[in-house]
Parts: sequence; structure tokens; C-alpha cells
Amino acid sequence: MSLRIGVIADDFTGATDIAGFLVSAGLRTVQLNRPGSARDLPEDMAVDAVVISLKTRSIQRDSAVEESLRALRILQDLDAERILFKYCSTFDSTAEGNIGPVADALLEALEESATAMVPGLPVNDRTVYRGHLFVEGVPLHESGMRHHPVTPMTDSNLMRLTEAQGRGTARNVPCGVVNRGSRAVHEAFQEAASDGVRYLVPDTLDDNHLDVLGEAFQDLRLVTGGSGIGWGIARALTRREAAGARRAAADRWRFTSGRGVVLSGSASEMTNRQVDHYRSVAPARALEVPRVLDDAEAYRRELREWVLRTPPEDLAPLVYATVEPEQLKSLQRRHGADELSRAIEGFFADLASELREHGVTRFIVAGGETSGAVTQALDVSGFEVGPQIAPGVPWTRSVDGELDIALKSGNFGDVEFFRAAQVEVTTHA
Ligand SMILES: Nc1ncnc2c1ncn2[C@@H]1O[C@H](COP(=O)(O)OP(=O)(O)OP(=O)(O)O)[C@@H](O)[C@H]1O
Ligand SMILES: O=C(O)[C@@H](O)C(=O)CO
Repeated sequence: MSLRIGVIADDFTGATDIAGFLVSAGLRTVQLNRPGSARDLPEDMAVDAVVISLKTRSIQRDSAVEESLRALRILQDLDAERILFKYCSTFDSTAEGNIGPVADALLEALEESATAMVPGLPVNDRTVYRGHLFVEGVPLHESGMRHHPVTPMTDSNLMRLTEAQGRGTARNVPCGVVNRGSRAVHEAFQEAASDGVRYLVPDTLDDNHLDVLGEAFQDLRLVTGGSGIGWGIARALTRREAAGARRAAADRWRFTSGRGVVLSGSASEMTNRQVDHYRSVAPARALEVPRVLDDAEAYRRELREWVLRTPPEDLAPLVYATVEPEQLKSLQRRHGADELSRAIEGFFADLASELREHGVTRFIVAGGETSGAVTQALDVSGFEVGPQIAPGVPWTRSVDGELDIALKSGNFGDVEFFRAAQVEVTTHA
């Protein structure tokens, strides 16, 4: 097997996000949830891209570097022509973060001296102007990300953030140069590299810019950034085939025949709106936190029987822990934030695995941590990635062909996401 692109992703839903964009640009893509499971890939499986999903965003630097290098070796064994290190479109990495050290280690292992840093994802309103990252039109450090519990972002300047973490200097490529096209960007990259600059940070204001950057960077051994640049590079690689391949991905997608369920453990603003909407069109049960803590087994049985009572042809029933921020804070004060998170994630994981034993084959899960816990409990070593339901959220099928799974990052998708996931499978390219 030889791969056109190999991706190392620093978190779980981030991996699914980029995998969906690669498919939408026409690459047949598999996501591996356990890096070692590359050896389980069927010999005859036609794959253009492999995305290895790690959980290295907020762990110790040494471990993040070590795990990323291990993933690199697996991708090299699969003959990956180019490597993309995927991190968050909101960077999610403070001065102590791992993006710089991992990029440095990958550069060294690939014997390269410079790379591009492209977190922008304009379709989800994450843009870069003069090297500053904006989320929905406001600078990163003024967006909700300034309150992130693990990686509070207090700076929007990507050059400063990168230089604080890495071993080299960074330089912006302003949008005036990007507007001139891929040759101008390529020249800017060459000039920067010969000046000893290690990280090139181009402006990214719209999808045209992603196309230009994809074209300019498609021959670099290492590119870093979000799913947007993955899409840009994949489109550069498949320019002529893309439309046909996109249609083929959507045409091929058929749901498994079993029942479905929606499990929402995300407490984000968008998920709150999505849960509110879905409750008005489908059966839904809010998780009772005291019973999760004190009566989990009996409570799971009760919810399981309730889920299985819904006729399989109806919209899938929803079980949700999702609450508004004030209520979340008050629950966390009463029970302890970490304990509660662990208990709720564990509850969803066990519920998912029991539902699977009782014939549920289609899972829609909201929340990055919740998705990780559920996927692990379902023992899914990898996914074949299908068409996107919304930008950054594709349908996936477990490599054993038994389960359909959609994993939604907290803030992705629009208000009707949960219903849309079940009624239409169009590709957002
Ligand atoms: N009602 C609740 N009370 C306490 N904790 C909750 C509640 N609902 C959800 N949680 C916890 O909040 C955390 C939400 O994290 P998760 O990563 O799943 O969602 P998210 O942060 O919205 O998504 P993403 O990381 O993709 O943006 C989980 O650990 C979950 O168990
Ligand atoms: O890039 C993004 O915004 C997401 O894929 C992500 O990384 C979620 O954690």
C-alpha cells in the first residue's frame, strides 16, 4: 500500500474532522484509533489516506513527541508520500503546548528544515489575517477560547505562539501574496527557508486561499495545521477526479440495517441548541446525574429498554447530559468537575456497549471526550470514512463493517445536525 497523504492528529474528533475533508476532496480515507491497528487493515482495501488519531494535545511534551514519532513511523511503513500534522483550528495550545515541539521532532525525523502552519478553516469561520487567528470574526484571545479549561488562549498571534513553543522563527505570508497564487506562496516559502525561518504562517481568509496553499504546499514532506489545509492539499492532488470521487463517496454510503441512538455528552453552546431542537422532533431523555452516580446499573438498564422501544424506522432516540453553562457549573460544584466528567463519560461508554449488544449499530455522539470514551467502549480500532454530514463531521464505518458512527466536535454542525445526520448524506465539499 502506498498513501498519498498520512495524517497525525492530536485529538480524536480532530482526526475525524480532517478525515471527512479528505474524503470530500476525493481521497479514500481510513482513520486508525489505535495506531498499531494499521496491520489489521485488509490487504485489498484501497486507501489513499490514513489518519492516525492520537490524544497528544494536552499531555506531557515528551510523550506527545514520542507518540507522534511512533505514528510517523507507521505512516512511513505505509509509504506515505507526505505527512500532515493536524491540530485544532483554534490552535488550542498555549506557550507550554505541544505543537512546536511535535513539529520540530517531525521535521528532524523527515530531515526537513521548514514547514507551514495553517490552522485556518474558513468554512467554520476560523481565519488567519496577518498571522493572527480569528474565530467567528473576533481575535482568538477575545473568543470563547480565552476561557478554555485546559488551553486558555490569551494570544492570537500565531508567530508568537509558535516561537514560544518551538525551536525556530516564524514568518507570516500576508494575504496580498496568497492572492497572487500558489507560485508566489511557494517562492515566499523558499525565501523564508533560505533565511533560516522554520515556520511559515500564511494568511487564510477563504476557501480560495486554501486551494492556493494546497497547491503551493502539496510537495512539502511536512505540513501542519487544521482540516482546511488537508482539504486544500487533497484537492490539489485530486483536482481532476474530485467531483466524481465526491459523488462516488456519497453513492457508496448505505447505512447498516440496525437501530440508531444519539448520545450527547457535550456541554458546548452549539450542542445545547442542537439538543433543544432535536427534543422537539424525536424521543429524548435527559441524564439524571444523581442516578448516574448512585444507581448506574439499574439506570442503564432502564435507558436501554427505553431506547429499544423506539421503532427502528423512527428518528433515533437521544440520551443527553448536555446542560446550560450555569447548570453545569452548579453540578460541578456539587459533585466535583473531574469526578462528574469521568462518571458521565463512563456511563455513556457502558450504555453504548450494552446497546451494541442489543442490536444498535448506528451511533451519533456529541463531544470530543465523550466520543473517545464511546469509541473505545465499542472497541473500534479504525473507521472507513464516508461523506460529511456537516463540515468536519463525516459518517464513518468501523473497519469490521458492523457499525456506523458519527462523532461531532462540540461546536460543529448547525441546529438541525442530529436529524440531518439521519435523513441526508450529502457531501460538503
Ligand atoms: N450535565 C453535566 N454535568 C457535568 N459534566 C458534564 C455534563 N454533561 C457533560 N459533562 C462532561 O463535560 C465534558 C464535555 O466534554 P466533551 O469533550 O465530550 O464535549 P465538548 O467539550 O463540548 O466537545 P469538544 O471537545 O469536541 O469541543 C465531558 O467530560 C462530559 O462528561
Ligand atoms: O480543528 C478543529 O476545530 C477540530 O477538528 C478539533 O481539533 C476539535 O478538537
